[in-house]
Amino acid sequence: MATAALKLDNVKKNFGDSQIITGLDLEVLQGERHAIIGPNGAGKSTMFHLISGLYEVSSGKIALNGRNITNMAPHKINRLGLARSFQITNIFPNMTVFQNVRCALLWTKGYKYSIWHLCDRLKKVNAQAHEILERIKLSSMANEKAAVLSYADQRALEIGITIACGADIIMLDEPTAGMSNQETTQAVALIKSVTEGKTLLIVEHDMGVVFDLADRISVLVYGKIIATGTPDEVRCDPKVQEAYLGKEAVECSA
Ligand SMILES: Nc1ncnc2c1ncn2[C@@H]1O[C@H](COP(=O)(O)OP(=O)(O)OP(=O)(O)O)[C@@H](O)[C@H]1O
Repeated sequence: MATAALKLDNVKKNFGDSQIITGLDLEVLQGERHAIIGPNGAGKSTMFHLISGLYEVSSGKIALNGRNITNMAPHKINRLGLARSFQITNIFPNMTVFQNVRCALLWTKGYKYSIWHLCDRLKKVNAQAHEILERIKLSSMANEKAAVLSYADQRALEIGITIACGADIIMLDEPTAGMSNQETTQAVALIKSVTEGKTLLIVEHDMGVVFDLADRISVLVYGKIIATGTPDEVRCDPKVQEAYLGKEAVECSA
């Protein structure tokens, strides 16, 4: 069997006396789109922070493509091929859309901020930045300040920044939160296209998005995965209906 892209073994996280992640086991397969769902406060963002190295685990083990990354620094994990977005939009509002993407590319390539004045000479990087802007459909806004973009476009830019490093594993935290139905549809299409051939781990509350995007879903409740399966399996799981989805809201053939 192929090595999992991500594997969490009995991961726990305490904040003081409170245990928030209570024993997390999760396997994200190579090339799958895997969604994490669960009630507010279940620990979804905390789990993202643990995987990406922002928080240290209290105990347990996290492996990326079979390599132990437990408590490794975030930039090292990023260089090993994992990139993530945050629940709150993370862009530089006073830089242009193009500069935001180029900055992410330069960081990835290990350039120092002090050489920004030389950036215009870096033709290859500029070309790559334009390529990413095309993929996220923001080419026409390249020279606008990121602050003037609509909220949905800012989130698209953030996805562009996330994929700029060429990571194989992309983690997106609530990428469609606060969007209209139409914006959500566009965001889902964008996520599908930019994660083609990659592994996606996504936290999302919008069940339409989850069931449209995910190959498999894991349900996180009180810091533990209570079920993992295909969208149909998860939808029809009585434990999941009880803890999260609600019986009335779910149509099940099983
Ligand atoms: N740095 C921290 N210090 C103390 N408690 C924290 C910290 N970060 C998160 N928590 C607590 O951990 C719990 C889980 O929070 P988390 O944000 O991971 O949940 P979530 O499932 O992502 O919720 P939501 O769906 O609302 O975003 C919450 O009770 C939160 O208050």
